[in-house]
Amino acid sequence: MSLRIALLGTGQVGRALLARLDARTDLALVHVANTRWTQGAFEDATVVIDATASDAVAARHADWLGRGLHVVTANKLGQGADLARWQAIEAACSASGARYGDSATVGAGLPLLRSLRALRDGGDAIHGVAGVLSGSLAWLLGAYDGEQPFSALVRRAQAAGFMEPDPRVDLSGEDVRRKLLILVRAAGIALEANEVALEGVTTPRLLAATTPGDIEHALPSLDAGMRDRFHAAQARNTRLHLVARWDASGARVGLEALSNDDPLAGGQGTDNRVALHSARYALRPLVIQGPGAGADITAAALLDDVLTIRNTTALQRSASIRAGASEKKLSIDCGRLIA
Ligand SMILES: NC(=O)C1=CN([C@@H]2O[C@H](COP(=O)(O)OP(=O)(O)OC[C@H]3O[C@@H](n4cnc5c(N)ncnc54)[C@H](OP(=O)(O)O)[C@@H]3O)[C@@H](O)[C@H]2O)C=CC1
Ligand SMILES: N[C@@H](CC=O)C(=O)O
Repeated sequence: MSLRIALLGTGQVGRALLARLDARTDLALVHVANTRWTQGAFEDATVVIDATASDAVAARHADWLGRGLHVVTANKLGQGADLARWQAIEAACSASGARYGDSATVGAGLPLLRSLRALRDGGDAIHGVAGVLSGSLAWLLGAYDGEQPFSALVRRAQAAGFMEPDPRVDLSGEDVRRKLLILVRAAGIALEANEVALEGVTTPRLLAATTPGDIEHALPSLDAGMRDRFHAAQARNTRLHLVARWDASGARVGLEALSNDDPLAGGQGTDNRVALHSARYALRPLVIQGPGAGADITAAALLDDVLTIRNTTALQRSASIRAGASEKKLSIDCGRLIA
């Protein structure tokens, strides 16, 4: 049976997903909405795709899952906000059997959450996560040379589709805090959002801005401070990186001056680079690196999750039909095994 999709959000990611869905005849799009218009009937959907950055939409994830709707999301505010919301999502999936596709929320689909969960499923214990988790900040700090205004680069990153609808979510490190929370919680740790110390790239003027126009005008207030920090790092033969860390000593997100041979400094462009420390990878961490922002790779990750849900639910259906048909034989086999 083909999944019936409701897509919320037709911005950079939503549009890239629509282009991919256009090419597929095996998936039915039954509802599309943004803040300005709605098409089709949400009630007809069997899977909701959240391509918004809306807290109000993320607050509905657990409810939809509880009603048996699958949810696939690029929006990090489901699992990367309050602990209670993450717990409600977990509980709703267990109760209803509905699936939550979150590959796009960290690393824009890089196999990060998947690898971490595979380690846990195999009995490994995750001890630490460290990495560059912001595609936009990786790009900005990699391209910045201390000469051109940092704010001009921010505008280029916005135009390229790397940044959040409100660029302060990236610049402040909040986007990375959400990703770190998603990773650490997937590792089985009930980390509260306020347990992550945060130090990003902001100014009081930028933080005080209330409209998109004010934010745009306040961006140059970043320039002098960033120039000073860049040159201070350069004088020590290092470069600035926005780094997230969680380990036994706590969780933090902040600008760090790393030398070029630092294991976390190896990426290019929008690359995310994440080291997973575990019982199995105690001596040297498992490192995963690759592009971590961009509308098209994010849309690809959303589609991957939809197809995984379709394939696994189809498999479960056919397994339960087979189990029903051969119930007697299975119980005899089990009896033999136990004996
Ligand atoms: N860009 C990237 O590289 C990545 C983005 N993401 C995540 O993807 C999500 C979308 O990002 P992006 O496409 O760049 O953002 P955009 O701002 O381009 O698009 C957001 C869309 O959401 C819509 N929207 C907002 N609130 C609602 C609502 N309540 N109901 C329905 N639609 C709503 C907006 O409507 P309207 O058009 O009317 O304003 C808009 O179409 C974000 O959560 C982001 O964190 C994740 C990984 C990578
Ligand atoms: N704004 C985000 C996009 C992906 O999540 C980033 O810069 O990494």
